[in-house]
Amino acid sequence: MQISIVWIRNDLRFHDNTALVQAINDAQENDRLVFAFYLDPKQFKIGSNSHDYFFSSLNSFYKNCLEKGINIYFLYGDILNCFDELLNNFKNIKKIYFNVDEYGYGEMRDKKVTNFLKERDIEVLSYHDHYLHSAKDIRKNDNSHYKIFTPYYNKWREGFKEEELEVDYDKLMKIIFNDFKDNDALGKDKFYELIDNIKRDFSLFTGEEKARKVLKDFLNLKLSKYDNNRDYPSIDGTSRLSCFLSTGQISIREVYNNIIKMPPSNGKEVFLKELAWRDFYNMIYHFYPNQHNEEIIEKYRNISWSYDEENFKKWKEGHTGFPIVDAAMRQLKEEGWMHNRLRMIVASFLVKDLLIDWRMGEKYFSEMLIDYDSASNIGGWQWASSVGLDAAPYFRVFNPTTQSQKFDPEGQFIKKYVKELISIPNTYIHEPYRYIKQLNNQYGIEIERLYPKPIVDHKMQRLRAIEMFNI
Ligand SMILES: Cc1cc2nc3c(=O)[nH]c(=O)nc-3n(C[C@H](O)[C@H](O)[C@H](O)COP(=O)(O)OP(=O)(O)OC[C@H]3O[C@@H](n4cnc5c(N)ncnc54)[C@H](O)[C@@H]3O)c2cc1C
Repeated sequence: MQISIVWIRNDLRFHDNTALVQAINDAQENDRLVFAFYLDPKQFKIGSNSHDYFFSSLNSFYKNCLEKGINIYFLYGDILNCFDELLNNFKNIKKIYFNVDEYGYGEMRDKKVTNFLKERDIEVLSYHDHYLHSAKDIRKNDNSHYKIFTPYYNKWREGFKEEELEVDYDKLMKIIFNDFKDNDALGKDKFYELIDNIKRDFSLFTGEEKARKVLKDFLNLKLSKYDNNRDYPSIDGTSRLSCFLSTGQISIREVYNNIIKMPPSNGKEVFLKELAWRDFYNMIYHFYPNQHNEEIIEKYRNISWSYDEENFKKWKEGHTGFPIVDAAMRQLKEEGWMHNRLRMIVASFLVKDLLIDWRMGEKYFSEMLIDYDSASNIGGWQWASSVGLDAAPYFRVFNPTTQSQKFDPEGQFIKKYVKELISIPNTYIHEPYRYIKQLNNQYGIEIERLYPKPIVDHKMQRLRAIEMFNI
C-alpha cells in the first residue's frame, strides 16, 4: 500500500480542487489518500476578522469532510518538523499533492517543503489552481510580464481558461485512509483550541454550498446591472464572492464558467475585468516579491510618511469627521467587509489626507477583512497610494466629500453605520460639521459631542500630499 497526501490549504473545497482531483485520478487500486492540513503559527492573527473567518471556513470544510467519512490529519508547529512527523507516522508516503502559492510567504514555504520532501524521495505534485491564469501565463510578445492592466487584460481575455474538474467521489471513498488516531496528530488539539477561541462566528457565511448559492444569486439578481450598481455602497450590487475566493471555498473556474454562460451585458463585461484584476495582482506580487514592504516605484521609497498614532486610531475607529470614511471604517470593523469604492476612498484618505504610511493601512486591512488576500490587498493599497504599477497618479487625490455626494447621494450608507447622523438633514449628511456648527451658534450645543469635526482640512492636505510625492 502506498500513501499519497493531499495538503489542503486555502482551497477549502472538493469541487474542482486541482490537487485533490489529480490525487484521486492518479491513485491505483491499492493506493491510499490522506487529507492533511498544516496549522501555521506564523499565520495566526488571533482575534482578528481574517483569522476568525478563515478558521470558521476551515471548520466548515472539516465538518463537510467528516460528513463524507473523511478525517483530516492536522499538523502544528515548525513546518519541517511537522512534515518529518508526517513521514514518520505514515511510513509508506510516496507522493504529496498541493495547489501552489505563487507569492509571498506561502511561495517561500512551499519551496522549503518541496526541497525537504524531494531530499527524502517523496514525489511532490503541485498545481496552479487559485487563479484563472497563473502568474507566468500572460506574457507580452517578448515574454516579459505586463506592468499595465489594460494590455494585460486584452491578452487575458484571449487566454485559454482551464475546465472545471469533477471529483470522483466513489473512487475517493474507496481510497481514503482514515486509520490514524487523532491524538497521533499533534495538530488536532490545536485545531479544536483555535475553533473554540473564534471570537466572531462567521459560519453562516462559509462552505462550498453557501458559496455556490451566493454565486447563483449574483448571476440571477445582480450581474446584468453590475456595471451601474457596483459603485454604490448602499446597493447590494456586487457579488460578495471575495471571501469564498480567497479561502478557496469556490473555484475561480466555476465562477468564470458560470459568468461566461450568461447572456451578453455590460455587467458581465465589467465583472470579467474585476476577475482579471485579481489575476493581475497575483502576477505583480509574484514578480515583485518585496512588494509587501516596499513601493514598486523606486523613487517613492523615500517618502517621509507620517506615523501619527492618534490620527491612525481615529481612522480605524471611524472618527475622522468625514462621514463616508467613518461609515466605511465602521462597516469594516463590524462586518469584516468593505465595498470596493469605499476601500479606495478610505485608503486614499489615510495616505493622502492623513499622509500616513500605506503599510499601516494595509496591515490593518489584513486583520480586519474576511476576504483578506495579500496580493489584492497590497495591490489595492499600492494603487491607492500611487506607489505601485498602473496605480492612481499621485496628484489624483480623492475628495471624500465629493466622493460621498456622488456615490452615497442620499446618505443611506452613511446613516446605516454612523448612527449619530441619523437625524441630520440630507443636505448636510456629507458635511455634518456645517450643520452642527449652526446648532452650536443657535443653541450652544457642543460640536464634538454629536460628531467630530473633520480632523484635517482636505484642501490643505491635498496640496501637502502632492508636495510629498514631488520628489
Ligand atoms: C485598498 C484595497 C484593498 C483591497 N483588499 C482586498 C483583499 O484583501 N482581498 C480581496 O479579495 N480584494 C481586495 N480588494 C479588491 C476589492 O475591493 C474586493 O475584491 C471587492 O470589494 C470584494 O467584493 P465583491 O466580492 O463583492 O467584489 P465584486 O465587485 O463582486 O468582484 C468580483 C471579484 O473580483 C475580484 N476583484 C474585484 N475587484 C478587485 C480588485 N480591485 N482587485 C483584485 N480583485 C478584485 C474579487 O475576487 C471579487 O470577489 C482591495 C481593494 C482595495 C482598493
